[in-house]
Amino acid sequence: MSDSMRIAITGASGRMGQTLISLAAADDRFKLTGAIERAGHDWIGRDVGEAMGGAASGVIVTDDADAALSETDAVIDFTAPAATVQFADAAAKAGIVHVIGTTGMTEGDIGLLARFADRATIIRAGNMSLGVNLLVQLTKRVAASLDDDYDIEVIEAHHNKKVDAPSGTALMLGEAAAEGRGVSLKEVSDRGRDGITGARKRGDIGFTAIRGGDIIGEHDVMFAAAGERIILRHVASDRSVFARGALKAALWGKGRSPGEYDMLDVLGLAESD
Ligand SMILES: NC(=O)C1=CN([C@@H]2O[C@H](COP(=O)(O)OP(=O)(O)OC[C@H]3O[C@@H](n4cnc5c(N)ncnc54)[C@H](OP(=O)(O)O)[C@@H]3O)[C@@H](O)[C@H]2O)C=CC1
Ligand SMILES: O=C(O)C1=N[C@H](C(=O)O)C[C@H](O)C1
Repeated sequence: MSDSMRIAITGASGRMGQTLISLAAADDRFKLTGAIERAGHDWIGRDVGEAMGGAASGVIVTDDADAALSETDAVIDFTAPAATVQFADAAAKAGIVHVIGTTGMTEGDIGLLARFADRATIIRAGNMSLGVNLLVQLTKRVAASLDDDYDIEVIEAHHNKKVDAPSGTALMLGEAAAEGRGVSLKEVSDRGRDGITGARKRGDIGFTAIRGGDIIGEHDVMFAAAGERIILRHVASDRSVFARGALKAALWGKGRSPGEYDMLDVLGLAESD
């Protein structure tokens, strides 16, 4: 279709990269125009469809992000923090939509992204699924309704290849809980308990990370008090929930002013909506 949105995918060979390419190829609202991998990757120079074990797509995998992004409307980026900052620079030069799913970004990385938001439409979230973004809102609401008698714990489980912890989603949920309580997560976050830790500090928000097998992504927010527990849970059983959210974000971003947005904006769940 002539009015389909041109998209490029970074980290094309990755778990999310391949999921995105498969979904976009089957959706005529999109035209895949770029597949980007790191320099030296053995997919460089190959047709991305064939590299994935399927039919030729006509898109050759490249490590030249500047060239690939100059011929596209949006780039969808699920890679690694340092790579994402570089792609943000390229997206700003091209003045396009940059959908960022990469997690594990430091405050410094996020600060760098802000520098590109005057020229690129940046949509970033630690989880692009509708379910998790609803859970974020629910978490905030429950946290606002309960006092410190309810200890808040965020428990997440992921596959054994995941490199960052807590997950981006767990941090979103922790932020939502802190916001609901009217506190700063930085001041109450309790991570990595080990040894004689002492009793739990009232008001802390704790994080636990499980890593194993092929778990796609599971998150619980537990509110534990004397005599009862409330547990809000999301289970992803297919990566397509993240990829569909990212594709939706790309469409939402088309024609929108440069700036920084998140999935709550895309889904119309932001507080001001
Ligand atoms: N926001 C969300 O909804 C979701 C976020 N994620 C996040 O997305 C990220 C990727 O996850 P996943 O797909 O599972 O990870 P993978 O390791 O499977 O894929 C990452 C891909 O990025 C590539 N890459 C790394 N650096 C560069 C670079 N400089 N240039 C081009 N490509 C690069 C990797 O190549 P190589 O193998 O050569 O290193 C790899 O192909 C993680 O941060 C994860 O937490 C995942 C799912 C959902
Ligand atoms: O690395 C993953 O796989 C996932 N990462 C995201 C996160 O860090 O929260 C989202 C999802 O849970 C899968």
